[in-house]
Amino acid sequence: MLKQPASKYASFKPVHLSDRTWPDVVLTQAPIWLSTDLRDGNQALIEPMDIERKLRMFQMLVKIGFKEIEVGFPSASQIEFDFVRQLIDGNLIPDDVTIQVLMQAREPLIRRTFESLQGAQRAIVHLYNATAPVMRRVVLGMDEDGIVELAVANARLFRELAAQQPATRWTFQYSPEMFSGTELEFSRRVVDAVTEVWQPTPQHKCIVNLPSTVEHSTPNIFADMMEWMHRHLARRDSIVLSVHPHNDRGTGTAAGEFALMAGADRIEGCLFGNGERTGNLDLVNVALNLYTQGVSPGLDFSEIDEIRRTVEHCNQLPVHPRHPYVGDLVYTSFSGSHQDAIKKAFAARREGDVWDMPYLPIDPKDLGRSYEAVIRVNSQSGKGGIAYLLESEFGLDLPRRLQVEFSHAVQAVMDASGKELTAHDLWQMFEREYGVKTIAAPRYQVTEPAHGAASQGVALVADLDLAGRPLKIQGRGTGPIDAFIQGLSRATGQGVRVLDYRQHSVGAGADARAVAYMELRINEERTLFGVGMDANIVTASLKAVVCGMQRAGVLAVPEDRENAAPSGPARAISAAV
Ligand SMILES: CC(=O)SCCNC(=O)CCNC(=O)[C@H](O)C(C)(C)COP(=O)(O)OP(=O)(O)OC[C@H]1O[C@@H](n2cnc3c(N)ncnc32)[C@H](O)[C@@H]1OP(=O)(O)O
Ligand SMILES: CC(C)C(=O)C(=O)O
Ligand SMILES: [Mg+2]
Repeated sequence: MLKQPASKYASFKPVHLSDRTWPDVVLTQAPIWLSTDLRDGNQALIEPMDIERKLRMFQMLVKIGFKEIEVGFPSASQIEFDFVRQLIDGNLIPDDVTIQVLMQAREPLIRRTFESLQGAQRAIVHLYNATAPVMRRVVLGMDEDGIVELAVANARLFRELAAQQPATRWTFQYSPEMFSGTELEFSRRVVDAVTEVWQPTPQHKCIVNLPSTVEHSTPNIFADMMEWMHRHLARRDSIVLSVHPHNDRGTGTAAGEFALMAGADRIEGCLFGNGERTGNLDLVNVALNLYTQGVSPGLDFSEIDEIRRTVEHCNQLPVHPRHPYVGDLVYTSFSGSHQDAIKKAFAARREGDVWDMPYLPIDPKDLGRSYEAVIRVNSQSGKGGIAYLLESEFGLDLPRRLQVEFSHAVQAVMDASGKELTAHDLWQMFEREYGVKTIAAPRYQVTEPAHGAASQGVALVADLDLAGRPLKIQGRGTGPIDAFIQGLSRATGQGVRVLDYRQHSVGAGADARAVAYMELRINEERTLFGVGMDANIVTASLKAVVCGMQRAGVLAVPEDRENAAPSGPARAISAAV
């Protein structure tokens, strides 16, 4: 039993902003993206990245299309410092990419950071100090005035040190750390004090970054806070307003999206939501959410699995199989009704249609994923998924009633084993169930009616091989199939009527084969399907008739098929020729 929390935890306070506008905003363009994988992500790893890993991550971020990349905390360690030097000295920063580095509002750290950036063409230097009451009280031991003085003094130091390296184009960034837990009036006071020192202009803006260092509230409250700052900050036209959500309540993405609706121009986060504790905002999630609304994020995730592999290598942490857009299972449906809907929607979809697929918010192909994994079959699956796999992997377009029939056989196996079945497993079951490999092709001869005697139909003579037992049949009918059925009925004494007949080809060129599906009514008692496959369409159809009769138990079954049959009607067949 959970303890009662009322006396231990305080609820977050709503923002009084009755004229809020953000709920009506529709995002129609991508924000400025800042990846902090190499800083906030890196500082949260069990084993921080070495230089090789950092470089690999950096190059991948560039390839994805990030134009602003926080590459580290150069004053924290030699590796961090050396990495920045390597990027600059090795000329590894493309002309359209700006690196960013972070430091606390502490003079030695700031000096060391500027030192690390010597020779950079451009850099965003990112200053932070905590502003929330708990941090003021417990960590820094300062009142509000003290915090403002700390921020202002170090903002001045920024100007001074930047002026000493005039060849670099500097952008200053300030974060009131734990903005999410800070009184709004106080956040504004600190930020305004810092921008007053920096004197940004619309031509040369500074960045004000508002972090939910720890996610404290529902995302709507965070959005209100953001809109309040957006409206109240001084020098707003000279500020790039940035947001830096974390995910402690599991709503980092929502908070980030709402913050963009509430006025933020820029968003900081990590790929797949790596970062301190429950992670930073997941940039891929936000970018692809925009993509699915028809807005280009300006980031390229068309090979998302390769990106994931690199991220997993660098972070040495796995990405969850259900992670949005990238997890192994996110384009997979196990449940029958979902599979059925997806199968129908794929069939209905035409090239050029707007993407409107049930259970698939994005086309997996856009991310370099395939449809193969869209549907997987387990005990929660129905005919739709089974048919989808047989069609997509083996080219079989099963008639609907055959789908139902075969799904019962599959279900019986699944109930017994409880395991997932692959497309290959299903194909093997289908082969066994319908004797696709084992039913011998009848040898037959067709004689066309003599001229002027069309009403007699064609005559057919055929030899069947039923598990080593020969059966000769002779029949006459409107065509070879009809004649075969007449002859077989007579030879076996069994009534056979064709209710439905479909055929199509599988494969192409020399490998092309015909598949025939026959829905048969046997002795006016039982309705079932027979299936035949052969290079010749007539032979395939005759095999389908034999198959149906064998499955109904009114024709001998080859031994090996009887042994192999997993379940269903084929098991119960008794030889009856
Ligand atoms: C929310 C975030 O993600 S912020 C980014 C956090 N990232 C990191 O911390 C990773 C990199 N940092 C580090 O490796 C280390 O903190 C270092 C090397 C930079 C500094 O190490 P140390 O000097 O040993 O300081 P340490 O981090 O242990 O302690 C923090 C000190 O800085 C003070 N401090 C903490 N935050 C701030 C701040 N924003 N501004 C000014 N002072 C601060 C603390 O009060 C404490 O001071 P005290 O020693 O007088 O009590
Ligand atoms: C330093 C800041 C931006 C940070 O990472 C946070 O507050 O989460
Ligand atoms: Mg952070």
